[in-house]
Amino acid sequence: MQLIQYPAQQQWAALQQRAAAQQAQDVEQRVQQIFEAVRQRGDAALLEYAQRFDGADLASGLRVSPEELAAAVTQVPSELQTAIRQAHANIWKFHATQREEEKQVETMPGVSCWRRAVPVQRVGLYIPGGTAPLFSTLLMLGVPARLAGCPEVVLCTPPQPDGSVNPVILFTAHLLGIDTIIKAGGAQAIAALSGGTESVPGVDKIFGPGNRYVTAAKQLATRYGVAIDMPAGPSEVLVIADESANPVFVAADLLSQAEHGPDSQVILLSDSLTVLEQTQAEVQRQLAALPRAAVATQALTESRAILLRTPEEMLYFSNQYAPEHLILAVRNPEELAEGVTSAGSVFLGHLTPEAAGDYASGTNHTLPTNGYARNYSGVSLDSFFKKITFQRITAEGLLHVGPVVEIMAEAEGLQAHARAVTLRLDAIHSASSTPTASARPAAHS
Ligand SMILES: NC(=O)c1ccc[n+]([C@@H]2O[C@H](COP(=O)([O-])OP(=O)(O)OC[C@H]3O[C@@H](n4cnc5c(N)ncnc54)[C@H](O)[C@@H]3O)[C@@H](O)[C@H]2O)c1
Ligand SMILES: N[C@H](CO)Cc1c[nH]c[nH+]1
Ligand SMILES: [Zn+2]
Repeated sequence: MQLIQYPAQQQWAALQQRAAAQQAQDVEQRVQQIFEAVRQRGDAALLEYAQRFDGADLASGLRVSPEELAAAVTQVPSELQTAIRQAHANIWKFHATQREEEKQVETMPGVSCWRRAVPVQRVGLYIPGGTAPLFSTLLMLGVPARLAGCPEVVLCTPPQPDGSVNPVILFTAHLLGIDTIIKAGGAQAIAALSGGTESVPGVDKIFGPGNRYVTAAKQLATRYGVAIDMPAGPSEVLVIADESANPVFVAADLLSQAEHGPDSQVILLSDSLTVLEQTQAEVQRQLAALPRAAVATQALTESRAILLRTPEEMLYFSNQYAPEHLILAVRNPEELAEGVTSAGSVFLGHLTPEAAGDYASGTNHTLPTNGYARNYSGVSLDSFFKKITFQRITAEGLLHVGPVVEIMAEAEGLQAHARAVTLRLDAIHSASSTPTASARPAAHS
């Protein structure tokens, strides 16, 4: 982790670069090839990629069978089952508050408009499994999908080398009532979800984080008419620490994201050189004891500890970087939080580890990375809905809004639009001036 002291503003853009950006073109080409293969050869291509990238022989098929699901559920220790149920409850509680009531408004007398949230009908959930089986991600996607009432939910996750799916992922799927589970990972899983294959149903929207192949594939999927939640790639955290921060806690938070993958990135900003130096030393000390030390060490090569002058300067840097996670390890975090304009999720104070949000506090951990927090939100209940607008206009309403439409349509040179109103207004006027008006219901609402 490089230490940089008081960098000039012209240097900031370079310091805010993500490591993953450098290999983007190579990844895109590879993903394009995988997409073409899956779209042309369906299951056969998925089986080949499972062999090549996951070392798995899926001769018994791409789908998890009911027997496999039932057997896996019994393999999860009861302590872990209890923890998953508690996390499920907290995530459910937080996401349930995001439900919106349908509101109807009369914009003019007789002109009623309303909006209804309708669940996306077929959703695909990608659960990473390359180096760690992220069953917590299944909670983050499955809970809002269930709360929204999406009728069809398809889960894709990479197979283990023995051709099975991690039992904890299967237990979590069972808890959520998801039974369409496909043994496919990486770009090939996203390609399959975007067009369907013999074994994989195509979906309308794909959710979930993943490595750079998965993220690039999701972006490619949008060209095939499939929506995505957002680009949620390699994990990141930015910590703003003042002299009140505990270097031991800060180091642990940095490592908790560095251990996700070699292309994860962690940034530490402080106005205290002592905090930076002590945290760096602590990172090295804690790193030595981590089973994923090699992964974290690689992530740390593209990570930075930066000395800046003031809290305002640190906040400005952070908003420009737009981190996936932002930790405010400062004396008055609420005050600083007011100024946050770009971040996926924010963690306030010395006792709020980012890991709490990763697993169990209730917020969603599927968040925009790579600077996309500037323009995307993380996954929420809303992500699983489409908002459809409705309206109904009465005769009174058309008398009010009709002339507005006519004049605007004419000004745009769109006579047919104007006529759609004028013909009805004529009917209303002639109905109201004819004694037999009741014989012509079409003229009324
Ligand atoms: N942003 C978020 O919200 C969020 C949440 C959780 C995890 N993550 C990130 O998800 C990622 C998980 O990555 P992972 O690798 O462990 O699992 P993954 O499931 O995303 O990827 C594994 C798959 O990648 C494919 N792959 C691997 N090497 C390849 C190659 N050379 N060419 C083509 N395809 C290849 C394989 O098909 C494999 O099945 C991490 O980067 C982590 O930081 C992000
Ligand atoms: N930190 C990840 C999101 O970037 C989510 C996660 C899952 N498990 C542990 N962490
Ligand atoms: Zn994490």
